[in-house]
Amino acid sequence: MGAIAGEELVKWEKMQGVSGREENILVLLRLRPLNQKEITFNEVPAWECINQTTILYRNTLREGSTFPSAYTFDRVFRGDCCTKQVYDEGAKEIALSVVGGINSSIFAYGQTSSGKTYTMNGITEYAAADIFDYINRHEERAFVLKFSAIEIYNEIIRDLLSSENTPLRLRDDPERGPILEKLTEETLRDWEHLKELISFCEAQRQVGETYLNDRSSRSHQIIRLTIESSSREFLGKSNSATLSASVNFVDLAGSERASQALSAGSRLKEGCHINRSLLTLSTVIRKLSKGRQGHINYRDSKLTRILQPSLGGNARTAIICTLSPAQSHVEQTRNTLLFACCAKEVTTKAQVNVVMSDKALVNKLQKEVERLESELRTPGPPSNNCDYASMLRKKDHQIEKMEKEIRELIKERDLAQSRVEDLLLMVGNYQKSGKEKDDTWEDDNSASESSSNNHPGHSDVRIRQFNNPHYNEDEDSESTPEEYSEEYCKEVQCVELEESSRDDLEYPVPSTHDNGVMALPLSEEENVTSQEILTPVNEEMEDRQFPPNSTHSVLEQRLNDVQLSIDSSVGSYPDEQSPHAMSATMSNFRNLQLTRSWSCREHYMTGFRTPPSGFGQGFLGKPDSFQRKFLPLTVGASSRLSMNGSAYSIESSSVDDLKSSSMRTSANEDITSIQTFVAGMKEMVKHEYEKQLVDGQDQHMFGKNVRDAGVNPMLELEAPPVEWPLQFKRLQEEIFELWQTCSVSLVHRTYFFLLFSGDPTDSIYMEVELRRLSFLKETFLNGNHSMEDGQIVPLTSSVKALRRERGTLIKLMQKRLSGEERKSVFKKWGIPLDSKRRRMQLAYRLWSNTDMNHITESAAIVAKLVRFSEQGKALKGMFGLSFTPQCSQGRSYSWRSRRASLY
Ligand SMILES: Nc1ncnc2c1ncn2[C@@H]1O[C@H](COP(=O)(O)OP(=O)(O)OP(=O)(O)O)[C@@H](O)[C@H]1O
Repeated sequence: MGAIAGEELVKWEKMQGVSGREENILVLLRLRPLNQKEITFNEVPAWECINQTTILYRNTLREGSTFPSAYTFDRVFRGDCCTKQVYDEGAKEIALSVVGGINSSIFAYGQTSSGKTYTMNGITEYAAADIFDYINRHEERAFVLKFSAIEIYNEIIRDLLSSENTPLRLRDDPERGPILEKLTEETLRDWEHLKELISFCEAQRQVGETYLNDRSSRSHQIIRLTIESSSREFLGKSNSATLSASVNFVDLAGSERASQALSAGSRLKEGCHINRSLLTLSTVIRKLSKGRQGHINYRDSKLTRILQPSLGGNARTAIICTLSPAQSHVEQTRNTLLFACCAKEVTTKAQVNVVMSDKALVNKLQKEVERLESELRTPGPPSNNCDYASMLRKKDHQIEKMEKEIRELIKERDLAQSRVEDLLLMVGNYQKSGKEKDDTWEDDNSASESSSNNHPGHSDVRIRQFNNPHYNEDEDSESTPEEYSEEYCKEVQCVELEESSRDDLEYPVPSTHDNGVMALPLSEEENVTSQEILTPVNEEMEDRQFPPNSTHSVLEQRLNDVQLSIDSSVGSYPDEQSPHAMSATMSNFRNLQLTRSWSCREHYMTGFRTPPSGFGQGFLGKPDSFQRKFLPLTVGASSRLSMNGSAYSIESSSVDDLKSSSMRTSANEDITSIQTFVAGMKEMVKHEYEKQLVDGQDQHMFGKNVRDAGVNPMLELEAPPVEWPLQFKRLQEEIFELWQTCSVSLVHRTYFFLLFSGDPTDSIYMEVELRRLSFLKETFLNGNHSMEDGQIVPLTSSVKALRRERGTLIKLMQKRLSGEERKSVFKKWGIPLDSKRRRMQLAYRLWSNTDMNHITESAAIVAKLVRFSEQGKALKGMFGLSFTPQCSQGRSYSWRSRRASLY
């Protein structure tokens, strides 16, 4: 046992100076001599220690190896160096740090049979001997030396001082690091006691025979000596302190190649565990060698967990890498050298571990309490308080801001959620309505009905059709994919708009568009009455403040107001304010946005305060593909006709303006109610009249000028011209042709046909309709499109709208005609009762040519379906009330005279 000389002791005590200082792991290399087996195989040493720090690979030139030939470490030991030298010149300094209260660890790392156990046994003994010697020579201090030993075998931690085979539990203590629960710790009495315990552990340790080592350690062994020391002088006093530190002697199991160690069975399994944990150790060392950034995988093995403080923590560490010099182990030796190279880059930061006595601790804490109390009694400078106050305010402000953000985010989330739910609901409804639609096409033929219902995957077909615009199904070719997508879009649109306008909408109005077409709902038609369909858009816009049941009185009031405006403008001309005043009358209409779809159930339930969109309105918040299908519609047809750059306005009377106006009122896929259209025409007439005035025509010339313009003067009390019947017939025929050409709504045609039946006072409307349609046709011919708010509107949109309207009529046939009535109509129209889709056949025959009888029959059916009979008269009455000369008694050339009976 080595003794510590007086000088050395001073040196160890000085070592406390390393406390808190970062230092590299000490890396030592020990080359063992060739063993008997290697000599037998005529191996020659492949490595040579050329000086105290460098080891050289001898065969570099011969092999042409790309590996480095020389490696430098803190100290290298030749094969003929004894363990004592390795200890004294290498590990001792680190090992004996423990007496100064500094944790330390000595590792032996190397391949199997390289001499780890051989080395560590010696190192442990020498260090322990020195510790004992140190204790003996420092009688002024009271020492407690404890011994514990564990092994990690197949990733199980065993207490080597316990004969029980119970695995030890490892837990992490935030202050003390990894703790082994119930670990036996023997307080060493003397050197003999230590030797006894070491022998016991040796006997306990897992050792097995392999090809490379007769006594191969199959586990990692850690022997720990813990030293606590206190000055005897201060023992039991309040200022006493204890130094406490441990030194670990770690004899790792050797890395081995199964092929070389010829291990099998349990040896092989042990070898796997050994290699795995050594791999983790080398990974940890490699990562630590590159700095402490990132995650260090200490927890990947029990070994690295336990040794964590020794690997880059509060400990001084020395690693002795043992090597076999044999050429046959060169690869393993290189691996060990690589490990050693990494290890020498790893740093640790050891500290002197002082444990205070209870009394000292109480004293220290008491002093701390006193200090804090005095701080409280004497508040700091006011600036500090201010800082705290402003800091608190800042924090409060931050918290408020964050709370607000959270509230907004919650709102957004809820909104998004509700939209998703609505969309899901709509998709469900769509699928349902798609099914209903199928029924609609099929249900007037019992044979086809059953076949339709039994059609396998029928609703799936619809969905496919919806998703694929090119999909075409023979039987349902009439119901085009666009219809489905448009239906769907409308549904989406409804939900979208409900959110923004639910509170504003009270009364239901039909969907309208400037095309002189009235939109019919494609669904929920059972809830639609003619009254609802015919409710004028303008009325709707102005009726916000009136209850729904006062529609007529409000309308009358409004018409009177308009009339007064006209009278006033006539009477006050050339007052330049007049047109503007009139514009103001209509400005309410202009500013309104049509934002609603007819297909929305909500529309019928709650109604609208703003006009609905019909089939072609702005589509807010939806994809472009959807928006393209729905053109923006600012206001009902009447206001467009009268307000939007109209040819009939005082300011613009050129042909271009007329075209512009006409374009705006044509070819849109939106559908206009007859009221809207009529109201629009009234406005047109009114402006036409004003135009004449602006053109400087004399009041006396008024009647002539207006007639020249083809518009019957509203205020003229003259009788209609004698040639009126002929003129009426001519206008009528032209209008029929143009309706057909321009794909005008069937409902519009029906209303117009039935309302303007040849009365001389109808001439104004006939002229206006003719002019409107003429321009529409001209626009179509020029480019197959018209303009809407500066956007191109393709004619196909009118065709689509017409197709949708026919679809609605098909549904209404089912709802509003009895079975007998339907049969009668089918017979009359030559539709075989045993044919499929009879209602569809009928719908597509209606208004399909310009023959007067055909038109009369068609109008009769459509009128029946949309319940025109009551409403039409009322409208006509209202219309006449405002604009037709009260004394006009001209002859009537009624179209209705030729109106055929339905049945
Ligand atoms: N420096 C040395 N001088 C003389 N003999 C040595 C030296 N190193 C090791 N030996 C001998 O080599 C053999 C293997 O040594 P040891 O058991 O220590 O290797 P090991 O690395 O611990 O192997 P394992 O990993 O298999 O346990 C032993 O018989 C040992 O006495």
